[in-house]
Amino acid sequence: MAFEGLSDKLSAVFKKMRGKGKLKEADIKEAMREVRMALLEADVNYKVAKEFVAKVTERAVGDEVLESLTPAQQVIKIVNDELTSLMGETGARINFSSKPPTIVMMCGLQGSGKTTHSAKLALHFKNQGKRPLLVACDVYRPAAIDQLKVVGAKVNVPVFEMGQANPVEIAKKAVSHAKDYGNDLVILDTAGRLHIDQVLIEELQNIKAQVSPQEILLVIDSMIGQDAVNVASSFNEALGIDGVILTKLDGDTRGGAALSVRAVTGKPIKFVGMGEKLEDLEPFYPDRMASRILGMGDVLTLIEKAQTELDEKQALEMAQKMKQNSFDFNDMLSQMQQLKKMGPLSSVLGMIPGVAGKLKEEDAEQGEKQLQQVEAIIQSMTAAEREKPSLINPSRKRRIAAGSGTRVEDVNRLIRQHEQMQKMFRQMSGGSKKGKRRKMPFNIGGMGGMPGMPF
Ligand SMILES: Nc1nc2c(ncn2[C@@H]2O[C@H](COP(=O)(O)OP(=O)(O)OP(=O)(O)O)[C@@H](O)[C@H]2O)c(=O)[nH]1
Repeated sequence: MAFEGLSDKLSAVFKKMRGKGKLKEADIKEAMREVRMALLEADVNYKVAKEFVAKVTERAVGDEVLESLTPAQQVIKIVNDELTSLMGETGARINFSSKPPTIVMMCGLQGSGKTTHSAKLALHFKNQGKRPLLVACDVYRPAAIDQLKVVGAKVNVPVFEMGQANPVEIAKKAVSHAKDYGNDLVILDTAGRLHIDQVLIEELQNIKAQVSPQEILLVIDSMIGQDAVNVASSFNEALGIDGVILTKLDGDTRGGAALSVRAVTGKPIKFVGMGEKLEDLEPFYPDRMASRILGMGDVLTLIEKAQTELDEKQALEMAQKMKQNSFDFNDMLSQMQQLKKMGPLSSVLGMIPGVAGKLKEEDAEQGEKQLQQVEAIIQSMTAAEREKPSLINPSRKRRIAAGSGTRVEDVNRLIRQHEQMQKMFRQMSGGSKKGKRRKMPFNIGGMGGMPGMPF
């Protein structure tokens, strides 16, 4: 997960501070030196790190903090505030034109994720009732047009292309096509290069001059570390970008780009890419990101994800089944499939306060493997067995284990877990005698069951 190293280091600094109780100015200065090192190691631009630490120190050495009963908490709050303000305070969004279509021009280096994110944006806005049109302006790499068509088909959004024609002409024709066909959002997927070069920049400037996009979004791969800032500055100087989409934040990037881009270019991050799937796009909220970096979770994003990705009707049916104690293996499978829709387990769990920061990549991977194993076991059961687990006798268990590539012990464990769940649902609907809130019986990557989620 992005920011893992930074989060770990910051929490170590804060732990040390908390352990001291009362703080002196020297303690804060020492802590801030460590914060600065942590930021630099996370690839934050050195000037940004220096200014950040200076601001936090200035606010933290005041009597108000030092004399307070919880000085360490106050310092953490200041770090949180300053991290948020570094990334731009409020979430910046796309400016929609009052005269449709709104034109969004995507630009960026090769492989940064432009094509994928053109489709992710199209899906995001289609889900909000827009009628997007994707436009293939990357004519130099023939496969790029096909790639856009493939992702366009996946999100069910039309793709406008004219083969290897002049990209400026393509953009112009696409806009008039959009007007004719009622597309209110035009997303131009432009060509990338390995490095910024004059030919590329001129082509983008020409497209800009001819179709006047409302939004020029720069797509930056967060894995390129320190270079992100140079790329952003160069594109901004040449084109005047309106915002940034930071991609691959789900990987093990150190995350410095997220913290430096806005400070150096003055242009906000508008979206972040959190995975290869076309649903894995999140609007960027500086405050929520700061909270994630400080290991305090991001409950708001989790709730929003649940609202958009989970099927409400299915959830209600499931609740009913739990109440009636008829929660079978089919229901368990469908719950797992819903959970998977919310994204990689590591990013979902990382948003839960308390889990965030403590979650290790290995735990999430192990959890992911367990989910796959459970899925394979259920899929190897017959319809009758899924509905009536009591049918599963030893010879059936052997067959299921062989079919799912697991061991009989694994099948036994799953059956036991299902029984425990049944028992728990019974207690919940009848009311547990002790009235205690119980943990769920599933154990993801050794983290214990999570309240409210059956897995
Ligand atoms: N893990 C992860 N992978 C991503 C993300 N966004 C894109 N990718 C992957 O990155 C690779 C490059 O993405 P593309 O969309 O082809 O990049 P591009 O900028 O259009 O590349 P060119 O067309 O060569 O300029 C693909 O394999 C994507 O699946 C993301 O947010 N997370």
